[in-house]
Amino acid sequence: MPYRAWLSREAWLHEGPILGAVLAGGRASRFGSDKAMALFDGVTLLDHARAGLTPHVAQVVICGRNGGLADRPAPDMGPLGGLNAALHHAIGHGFVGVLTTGCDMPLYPAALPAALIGDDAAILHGQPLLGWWPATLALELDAHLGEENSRSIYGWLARIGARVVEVPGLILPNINRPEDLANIAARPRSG
Ligand SMILES: Nc1nc2c(ncn2[C@@H]2O[C@H](COP(=O)(O)OP(=O)(O)OP(=O)(O)O)[C@@H](O)[C@H]2O)c(=O)[nH]1
Repeated sequence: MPYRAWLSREAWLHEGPILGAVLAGGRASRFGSDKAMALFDGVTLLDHARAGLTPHVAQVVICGRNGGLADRPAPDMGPLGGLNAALHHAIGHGFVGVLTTGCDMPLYPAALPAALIGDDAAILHGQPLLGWWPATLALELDAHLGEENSRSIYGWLARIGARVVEVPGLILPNINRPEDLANIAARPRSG
């Protein structure tokens, strides 16, 4: 098979393979149990998140859980520690960039990667973990996480001047509490 045949459309545009990363660490204190293993439509939230990314990427990694990539530089630094693990995996394995989602986001719009992917980082308005991150940001995130009070994703977005992409009509809930699962089950599905 020619090298390019297995690349997604977005990877074609960017001349290289794209990594998908599910950010799946944290404490889930509001949920009260292992959020990633909670079921929605009979499938774990982690598997929903993985399946959302799969059509768009050459590989999906899980960050911040046993069996996945270890957060970097250390555990329990919040989602940016997971993003940093994914960025370093990308740099080390020839991926041009990373598409991220959270394990608490079972719905991933199929049109989102085309809206996000570009020369610079981008996130979906209101959902900063639904992002696109060029792999070259790895060293910048190392530097950022080495500073005081650097765990806020919004501080990181400001530092790198990330684009914020608006998709009219798209409201994507994430699962913080058990009742959020019931609410998304009642929503109409959209791609
Ligand atoms: N890799 C990694 N992912 C994280 C970390 N903290 C949170 N996340 C993920 O980021 C997403 C949003 O997490 P939050 O809802 O802000 O935090 P949480 O720890 O899951 O839940 P709360 O304790 O209720 O705030 C979820 O997909 C989490 O799994 C972390 O330290 N490392």
